Amino acid sequence: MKKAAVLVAGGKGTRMGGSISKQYLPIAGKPVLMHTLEVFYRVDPSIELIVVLPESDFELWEELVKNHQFTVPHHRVAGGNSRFQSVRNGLKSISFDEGLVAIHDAVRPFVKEEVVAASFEEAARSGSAIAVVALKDSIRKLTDDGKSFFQERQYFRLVQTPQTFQLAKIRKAFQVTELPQFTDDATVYEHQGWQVSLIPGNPENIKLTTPEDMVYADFLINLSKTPKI
Ligand SMILES: Nc1ccn([C@@H]2O[C@H](COP(=O)(O)OP(=O)(O)OP(=O)(O)O)[C@@H](O)[C@H]2O)c(=O)n1
Ligand SMILES: C[C@](O)(CO)[C@H](O)COP(=O)(O)O
Repeated sequence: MKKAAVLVAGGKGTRMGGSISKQYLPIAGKPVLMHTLEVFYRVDPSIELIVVLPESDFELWEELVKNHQFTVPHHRVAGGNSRFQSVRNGLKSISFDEGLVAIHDAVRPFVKEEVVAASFEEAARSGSAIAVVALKDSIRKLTDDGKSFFQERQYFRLVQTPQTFQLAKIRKAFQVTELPQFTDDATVYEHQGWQVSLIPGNPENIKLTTPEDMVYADFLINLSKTPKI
């Protein structure tokens, strides 16, 4: 079955701050987005890789590709004003109609190859695969009148990407008006009345969001280079 991956990197990284958007920040000297592309390429070099970028960053990206002699083949697509719109643009640009697509935040470079591979397998089987992890902390629900209540954490999961789907179904799901609850792709799919399948993600697959996440990213990359005893 044909496979594609849409890596969304169309955001501005306002919570990270700084003059360079987080998708281009270096980890071990290489931009975040290149690390993420390499994971998908290692899983299967035949995956059609789509990178969604702000149009105003196209030149910067070409420059980075040249300077880093980056050779992983990919197509570049212009993003939109929201993650939803960026995903929709990415989905439209895929060159085939029948197959699977993994949608992934480009700023999650620590996704494990095993998780990407498992997401394609589950989506081939059931139509969708959403990577999630269990909570480690206790959780409480807040009410509008300032109270809080215990919640049974075994009934909750933290949602990551990749979120992988049969291409025709997720393309159809994205042909709707954007709604506030569309914080990810699973919510867009569910809006059609379809159930999503969950698969185990990997805990270190964090979304690089605030400056302390870059300290953790450096730690993780150094850890991966430490020889195992
Ligand atoms: N218009 C947008 C907004 C977000 N994204 C992408 O969606 C992913 C998750 O979004 P988030 O972490 O919120 O990134 P930003 O929008 O860049 O961050 P912030 O909200 O801090 O500005 C990121 O890979 C981001 O580049 C996108 O492709 N297009
Ligand atoms: C898609 C996502 O990464 C799943 O956890 C998340 O919903 C993105 O949220 P953001 O508000 O765009 O950072």
